[in-house]
Amino acid sequence: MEKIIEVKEISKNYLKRKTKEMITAVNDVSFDVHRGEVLGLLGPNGAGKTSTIKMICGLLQPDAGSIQINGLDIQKKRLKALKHISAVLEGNRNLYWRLTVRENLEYFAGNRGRSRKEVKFEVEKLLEQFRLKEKEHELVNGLSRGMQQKLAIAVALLANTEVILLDEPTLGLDVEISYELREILKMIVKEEQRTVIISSHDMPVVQDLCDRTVIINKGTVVVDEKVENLLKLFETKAYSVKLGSLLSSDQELQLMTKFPLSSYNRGVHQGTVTVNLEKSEDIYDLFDIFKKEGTLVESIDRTAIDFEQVFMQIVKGEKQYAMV
Ligand SMILES: Nc1ncnc2c1ncn2[C@@H]1O[C@H](COP(=O)(O)OP(=O)(O)OP(=O)(O)O)[C@@H](O)[C@H]1O
Repeated sequence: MEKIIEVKEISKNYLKRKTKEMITAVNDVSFDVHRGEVLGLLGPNGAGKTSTIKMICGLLQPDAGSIQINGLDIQKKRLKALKHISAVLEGNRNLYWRLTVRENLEYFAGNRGRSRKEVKFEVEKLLEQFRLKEKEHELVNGLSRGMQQKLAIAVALLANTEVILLDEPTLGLDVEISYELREILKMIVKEEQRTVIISSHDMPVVQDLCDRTVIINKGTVVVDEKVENLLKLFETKAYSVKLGSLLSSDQELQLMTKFPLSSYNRGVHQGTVTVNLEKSEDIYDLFDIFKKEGTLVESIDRTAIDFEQVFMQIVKGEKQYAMV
């Protein structure tokens, strides 16, 4: 597949004014994005995602490395390169607050040299797609955060760029609107075949929308892998063990010490342990914990895994992933 974005060995340091301490936000990060791909850029707080996104859309200059968009170096051919990108950054919605939803869409659609007929068509399409029709005559100022976010993404789509960057598109939105936005994005991604980079903490967004994920931790790429492969990989190692009784506190302690990424669900009379085993022989260590106090194992099953668990396990147990 053809590469549309090439991020090569970029680094970014910040100097903390007060303490004069140097912070490495991004350290030698490289990844590619292919045309038509939806890439999830993930990482815990402070991992360097926003800095990376800002460098890709030209808002920050890397201290080292280079970024090419459609073969154009963002530092050398800045304006030409940036023509291929539109971005909706966290907390920064490029909307006119004193205009209505429709006026904003009409303004940004007209701004791109479309004919009146084309503007009308595009605006109607987006109002429908983003389920904003009911709100079309309301001022942006008075809209909920979720509605503003939907409109900001609709406006970004109007730019008709090949690449769209969405930084935390569902951050701070309630469950309902977050779900709705995810469904809309899913439909758009499928219909429009654009290249999208999404940075998110919202793992269902990643699981549902992204083809591939790049996980950054402490400024460095720790995973660059297809979502599907990661799910499969972790699924084969995840087990759910149903016990005939409850674990003692001593057993619980041993479980957490030996398997820090496991979880223990205490029922009324029985417990269930969900655990990820690095090597299949680790099951003996697990069973030893149960055997010591005569806890019976009723059943053991492979467990379905969601992206949230995959992410947590990679970020918490980075080393284990590297060993796979
Ligand atoms: N302007 C700045 N000055 C000093 N330090 C900064 C600045 N911007 C970011 N940082 C630091 O750089 C590191 C990476 O920040 P960045 O915002 O890129 O991470 P992030 O992965 O997007 O985090 P979050 O999910 O919390 O937004 C953090 O330690 C952050 O405190």
